[in-house]
Amino acid sequence: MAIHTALTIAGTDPTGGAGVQADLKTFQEREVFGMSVITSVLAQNTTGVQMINHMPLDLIQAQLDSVLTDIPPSAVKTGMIATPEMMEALVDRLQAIDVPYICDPVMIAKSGDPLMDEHSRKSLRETLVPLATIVTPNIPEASDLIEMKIETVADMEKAAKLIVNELGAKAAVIKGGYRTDHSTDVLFSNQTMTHLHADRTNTKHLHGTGCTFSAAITAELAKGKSIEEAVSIGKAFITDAISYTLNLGSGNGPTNHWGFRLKGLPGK
Ligand SMILES: Nc1ncnc2c1ncn2[C@@H]1O[C@H](COP(=O)(O)OP(=O)(O)O)[C@@H](O)[C@H]1O
Ligand SMILES: Cc1ncc(COP(=O)(O)O)c(N)n1
Repeated sequence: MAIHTALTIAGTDPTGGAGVQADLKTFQEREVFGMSVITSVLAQNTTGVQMINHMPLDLIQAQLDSVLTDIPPSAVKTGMIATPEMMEALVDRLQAIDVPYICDPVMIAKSGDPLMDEHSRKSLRETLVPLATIVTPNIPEASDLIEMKIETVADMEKAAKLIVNELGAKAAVIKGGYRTDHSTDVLFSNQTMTHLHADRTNTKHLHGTGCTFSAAITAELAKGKSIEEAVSIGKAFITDAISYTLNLGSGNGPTNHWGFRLKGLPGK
């Protein structure tokens, strides 16, 4: 049996709903061997972010080298990369590995706490986004990347196109989680626009949805799936993770990473 491996480079969430912890759980659920490089350690929970400590650049690079020189990943994703220096420290290594790379441009947590400072946003456009096989911004992140207001699905389509044609990513998914009317995501890949529809779950438990979605896509790309197939499986995975809510925490709780396994069972 072929063993597929996936690497996440991201920040942490001790409550397990977002960041590296959500990515590793998702890789495991998709039967891909998960590995992680930690960029920042956060004290956060379902109510917000309490403290952030960035790892030294040489430690980030050393973690990455430990992985790359021993167990090559079949796909890589980045999440919270908080400073321009961290982005620059990753560029050479990401350029050198010839596997799919998913860039989730994490800027602000659902709680509203900033996970990246203002001047990092420009660096993200110039360093990581052009290297990406798929960029997966939510609506505010996409607005920031291409400096345009996004209100309608047509705006989401325009943004996805610009991220590919102007910023140089191979494909882009604009996630619709910030909308209140529906949860349609827009994928632009191979010069083709696809809409990914899903029922909207009325819940406040949406902590780590973006991390989980992009990790599921990464896992499928690690198995050799096409961009279109991987995004479609990722969308089904996150939809179930949201709808089979766990109701954990006193604030905005995590998703259910084993939700897709419950499909067809009583309770849905
Ligand atoms: N209430 C919801 N019901 C169903 N799907 C949702 C809901 N909220 C977000 N999603 C989906 O979750 C995924 C992550 O989107 P989003 O929450 O916008 O990302 P982020 O965590 O980066 O802000 C997308 O596929 C989005 O459509
Ligand atoms: C380390 C880390 N990375 C990413 C997010 C964003 O998660 P979300 O916006 O989906 O709550 C987070 N809260 N923490």
